[in-house]
Amino acid sequence: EEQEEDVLRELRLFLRNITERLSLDRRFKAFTKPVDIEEVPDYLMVIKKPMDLSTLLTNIDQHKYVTVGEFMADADFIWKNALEYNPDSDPMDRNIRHRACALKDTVRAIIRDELDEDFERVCEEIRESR
Ligand SMILES: O=C(C1CCC1)N1C[C@@H]2C[C@H]3C[C@@H](O)[C@@H](O)[C@]2(C1)O3
Repeated sequence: EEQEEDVLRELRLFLRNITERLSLDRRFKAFTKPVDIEEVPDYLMVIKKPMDLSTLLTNIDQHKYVTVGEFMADADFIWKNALEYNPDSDPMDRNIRHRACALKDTVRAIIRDELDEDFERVCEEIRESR
């Protein structure tokens, strides 16, 4: 009903705000757009579910997420993919992994600090009702 759409509208505002703040953080520039498959031809052989911040934003606008948990599951692919594809000891890989870990920690800190548990519970009730 209308109240449910009001909740989901507020969810999308919250998720857009998080995603835009992450996209503005210079540490996370490599995560803002999909990995360029022309530049990295074997990427899709290694990484089964590519994800990036611009795709998160598109998904939000397409009403893909009904809970914060669903959003976090996709956001987690961004840093997990980076750790998986860039495992080597060279400085480039290490720098990417450091930023991937910073992204993981930053998403979790924002949600811990800014998500009301009761709000997420209301979103989960809506999800289960659909
Ligand atoms: O995994 C990634 C992104 C970094 C976080 C996501 N890439 C795979 C390639 C390996 C490494 C070097 C560049 O060739 C560049 O193409 C990529 C992009 O970084």
